[in-house]
Amino acid sequence: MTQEPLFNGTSCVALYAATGPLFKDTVNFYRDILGFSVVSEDSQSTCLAVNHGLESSAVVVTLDTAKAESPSQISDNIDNFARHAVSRDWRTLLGNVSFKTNDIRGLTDSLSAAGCLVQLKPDDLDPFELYTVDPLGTLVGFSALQNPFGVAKPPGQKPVEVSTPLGTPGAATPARVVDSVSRAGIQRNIAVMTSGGDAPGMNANVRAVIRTAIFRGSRAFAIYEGYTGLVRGGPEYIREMHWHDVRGWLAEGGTNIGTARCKEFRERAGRLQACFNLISAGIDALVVCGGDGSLTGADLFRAEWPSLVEELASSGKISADQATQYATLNICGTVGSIDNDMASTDATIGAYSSLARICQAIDYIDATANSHQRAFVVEVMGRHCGWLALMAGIATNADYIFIPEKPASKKDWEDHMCGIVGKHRKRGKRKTIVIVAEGAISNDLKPITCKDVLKVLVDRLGLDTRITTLGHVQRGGTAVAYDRILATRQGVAAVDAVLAGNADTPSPMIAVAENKIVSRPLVDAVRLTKQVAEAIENRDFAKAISLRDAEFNEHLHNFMAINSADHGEPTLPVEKRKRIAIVNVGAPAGGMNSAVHAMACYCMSRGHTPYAIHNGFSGLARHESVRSISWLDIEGWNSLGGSEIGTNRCVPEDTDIGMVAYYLEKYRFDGLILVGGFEAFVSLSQLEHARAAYPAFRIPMVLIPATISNNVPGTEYSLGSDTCLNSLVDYCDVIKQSAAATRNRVFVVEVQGGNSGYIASFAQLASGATASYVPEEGISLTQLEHDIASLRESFANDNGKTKSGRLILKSANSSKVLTTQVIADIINQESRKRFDAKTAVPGHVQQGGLPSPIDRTRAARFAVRAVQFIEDNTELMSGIRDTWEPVETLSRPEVTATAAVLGVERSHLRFTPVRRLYDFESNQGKRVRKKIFWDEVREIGDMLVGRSKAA
Ligand SMILES: Nc1ncnc2c1ncn2[C@@H]1O[C@H](COP(=O)(O)OP(=O)(O)OP(=O)(O)O)[C@@H](O)[C@H]1O
Ligand SMILES: O=P(O)(O)OC[C@H]1O[C@](O)(CO)[C@@H](O)[C@@H]1O
Ligand SMILES: [Mg+2]
Repeated sequence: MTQEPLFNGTSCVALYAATGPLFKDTVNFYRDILGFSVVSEDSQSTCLAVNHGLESSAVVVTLDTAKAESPSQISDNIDNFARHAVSRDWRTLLGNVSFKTNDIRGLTDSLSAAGCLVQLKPDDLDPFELYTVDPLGTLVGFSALQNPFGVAKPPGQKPVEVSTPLGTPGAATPARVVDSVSRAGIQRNIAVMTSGGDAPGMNANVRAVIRTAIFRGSRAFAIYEGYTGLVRGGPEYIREMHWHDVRGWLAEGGTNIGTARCKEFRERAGRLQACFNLISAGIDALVVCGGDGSLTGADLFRAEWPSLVEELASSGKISADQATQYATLNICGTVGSIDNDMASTDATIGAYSSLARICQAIDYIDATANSHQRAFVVEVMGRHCGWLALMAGIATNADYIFIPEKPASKKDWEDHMCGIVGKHRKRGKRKTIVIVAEGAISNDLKPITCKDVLKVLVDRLGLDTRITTLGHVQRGGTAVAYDRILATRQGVAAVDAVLAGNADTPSPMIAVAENKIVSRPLVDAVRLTKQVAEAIENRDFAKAISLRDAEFNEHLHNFMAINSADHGEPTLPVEKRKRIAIVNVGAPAGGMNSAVHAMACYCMSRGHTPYAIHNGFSGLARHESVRSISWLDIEGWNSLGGSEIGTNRCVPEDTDIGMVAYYLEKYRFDGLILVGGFEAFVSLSQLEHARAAYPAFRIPMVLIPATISNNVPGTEYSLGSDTCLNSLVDYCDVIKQSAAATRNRVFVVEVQGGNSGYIASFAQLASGATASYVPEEGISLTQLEHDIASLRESFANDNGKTKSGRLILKSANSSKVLTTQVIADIINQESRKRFDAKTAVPGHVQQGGLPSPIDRTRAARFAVRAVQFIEDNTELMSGIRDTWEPVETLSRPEVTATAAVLGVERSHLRFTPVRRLYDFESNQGKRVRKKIFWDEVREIGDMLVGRSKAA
């Protein structure tokens, strides 16, 4: 495959030949007679080009002659290349036809007179264009455009310099991408594959790898059918991918390039063949998206690569040059598996989507279980890993879970389960949910099956019990927003990692730590993962659990505490037990109830008394709305949307801060947990300031951020923002479908989020929207013009042929003048009837219905941490409560630190003093955090749709 850059000037002529009976003759004619050079070729196509040095250029398409007769084929090709045609003197080629460069109108008559089939495509949008078929059956296009690849360029911008093979980005590639490709030059041939069990989000990962590779100037390939495709090789399994090939993939479940469990790859012979196939296809970098098995295979392949190359060279299967050129394999893992069983990453692509499916099913089962007072034993996937079972247990407040990492003897688990389930029933719970991980075992390594569990529940507790095996439903469906975002960010990072890698760099695995995409050595991740399996095999369960990441252990500890709350003797001695209040402040957000539930249960397990302050600070000041919380009253709250204890935007100073102090004093609260958004943040700051005047506030106080806007200083994640993203992305999928069906439509979707562009930016990434407008950037007319030009370009490229719909996301506060309706009106006017624009306003639907599993489980984690924060700080505060010296005390950092925001910052969960955040890190006028952490996400979102930014 020849790949030298040919086009250094602004003009070129290219020929793209489809397969067909006269394929070879046509290629030869252009090459030998007309002096074209072959830019790239494979078994299906050849791309040729010539730099003719004129001011204008042309693209020539040879047709499959068998199909050239067919008008629809011709018209398809015209559509495909409508924007890639320019003029030159074709006299030689077209026999008697004579015309001058750029004299296209004159050309029409001459061509018709010469008996050529001519099709004109002039319209308001496009410059004059003309298509004809040459004597060889070749479709030739002409246009007055100086450069056909840069049609969306604003006036004055330099024309695109095509310096890479024209076939690389593919037809219908946004101008910005072609531009970027030309600047980068050819880098690598990067292939991506999916392997092991499919996982929602794999398509998003493949899309991101392919588009990023192209954007960075590399050629992108997909290996179809996992390692099976690698072992079989050839054009059927190793295919070049173009920009438009992955259009619409974000919203599709499974993996469109196929996956497999491949025995041959486990053997060296299979890997030798795979090595040969990759070298033959010219692939020099490989991104593998798969689970622990797939990445173990990838690591082995990488380690063996030099010896495989040597064997191929010595047996003469590859040349010495090839052996040198492909001496190392640049490989990168992106972890895709619903099991979340890979060490070194918090989450694997697909795990949270699967969890969402499981929780939805258990939420449904809850209703029927409750109606009949039944017990349900639910089997969930997870071959050797209990993550799904554990997280589902927390999110659905299951009564008991079985996971492979924490086995007990048969007698112990039976007694323990019956103890907990029996107590729950005695306290009035009408239903029982027991979750069994597929890989659950007892400590003699014997599987624990649903039937075993059912038998115990029936025999010992007399419960009417049913089994539900969720099966592959857990792997199906589209990816939740989190997985689309994770997969996309990992795909981009993977390409960047392979481009940056060299023979000496260890192969990376792209992972996530809290909120941060990180690169970790693949070899270490594989080693650690193996150690877990070995520890379980050796019945060293303590080691197995210690090898799971810290978050897994934290969740497990929390589940056990929450689930057996108020059961026996609490864990803390009497003198350490506290009275802790919780209050919701601000607009409702998914996870608020889950936080109240977890906080109350955890308090009970420790021996504290939890109280709820109903209806926010105004409820407290006006109605003394303090209620203690009883275990049965809050049963099921973990999975409810909205706020059961009521929430509003009143801050203490706006209601009556003196009364707030009075009631906190009256109930002798030792600590206060606020759950809410920016108003809760302001409230906490006011209470902290008022400590000088009111001793009631000299207690530890902590904020669990909860707002769909995700605008609270001190955290990159607020409860509710995930639920919101999911409802918005679901909404966008539906709207996009409608837009796609009508072909020529764009929807302008109005997004909430106050003055924070978080939701719009992440929703753009997760939905593949053409653009998003956010308050931080505003909307400039130039940018709007740019975006409309891109829409024109993409609708013109599509010509109604592709089914993808188009969306523009607009934060409600991004512009006062350019409202959602005004933007749609402008687009309608500027589209010149080529497409139309409509508005869509999801409004408060964005607060979501039921909280997402991420919001539920993180709420539980935050709630437990918040109670621990109160525990850790009460002693200090009670010690200085009555000896408070305003100036001296307030300057002590350990005191200031007792009023804090609990948040995720990059890869850490941390408490940050509210004073610092309020004084230095918040914009109070706009009610947002000062530091924006999603710039990179905006860049990726734009890059992957080829959006260019106005200078
Ligand atoms: N030790 C190994 N050596 C070589 N190849 C392996 C190895 N382990 C797994 N593979 C390859 O990876 C493929 C997928 O592995 P596996 O079936 O374990 O799924 P996975 O990647 O762990 O994903 P999931 O668990 O989510 O289904 C295997 O079919 C095999 O081709
Ligand atoms: O679809 P298959 O090949 O039966 O595999 C099922 C296995 O795949 C997974 O879904 C993902 O590894 C496991 O949880 C499950 O044990
Ligand atoms: Mg696996």
